[in-house]
Amino acid sequence: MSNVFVLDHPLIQHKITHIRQTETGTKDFRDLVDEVAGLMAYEITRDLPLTEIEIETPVAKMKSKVLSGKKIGIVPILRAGLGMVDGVLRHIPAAKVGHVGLYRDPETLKPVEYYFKMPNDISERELIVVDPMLATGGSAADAIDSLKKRGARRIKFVCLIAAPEGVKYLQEKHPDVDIYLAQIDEKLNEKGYIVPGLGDAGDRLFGTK
Ligand SMILES: O=P(O)(O)OC[C@H]1O[C@H](OP(=O)(O)OP(=O)(O)O)[C@H](O)[C@@H]1O
Ligand SMILES: O=c1cc[nH]c(=O)[nH]1
Ligand SMILES: [Mg+2]
Repeated sequence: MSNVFVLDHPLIQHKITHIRQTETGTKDFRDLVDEVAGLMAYEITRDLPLTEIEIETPVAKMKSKVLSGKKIGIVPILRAGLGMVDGVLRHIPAAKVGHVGLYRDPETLKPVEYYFKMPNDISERELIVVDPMLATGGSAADAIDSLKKRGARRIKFVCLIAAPEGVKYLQEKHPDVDIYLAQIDEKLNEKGYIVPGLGDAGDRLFGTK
């Protein structure tokens, strides 16, 4: 069964409070999502392998550690996942970026895929799938299905806010995928929105409502 990591650092909690508030406008919403994604990157990459190299300081020679060059891919689920890409890339700038385009049909709440473009070596990369919201879990589970069908083997899923229903669904569908999130909310409402949540992440990020 996949692990669920709740990244509840005080800086993350503070910023999530502002992200949730109705009066937070598009620019601040976008900046805060970017900042939280950057802070989360620190924990998501905690298990990256290191290797030792020999270096010289002005005082002496020493052995010191550097990242061993593990290949990483960041995969935003369009649209809202785009808001988390730069924050993660800031810390792992050599990562490649693949895109999965999905929208949730407002009637059925089922995800509909409209775009898929990946680096051609995804089977060799650890993939970090990002999307601010995990509601029913349908979008995340379908995006990961598509990645696995194209050969992806190691995947982490990262979101800001999750509903308990979405966490359970994703764990059942993809028990090998660890989930990193900032907060788990109370429930879904009848329209599939997370309560209390933050509303529609894509619309708030891009000012489309
Ligand atoms: O867990 P689920 O029930 O599938 O819901 C979560 C999905 O809904 C939102 O996307 P939306 O369909 O609103 O598309 P958008 O990012 O283009 O706004 C969100 O960004 C997730 O991708
Ligand atoms: O609360 C929700 C649920 C799905 N998608 C969102 O953007 N917000
Ligand atoms: Mg949306």
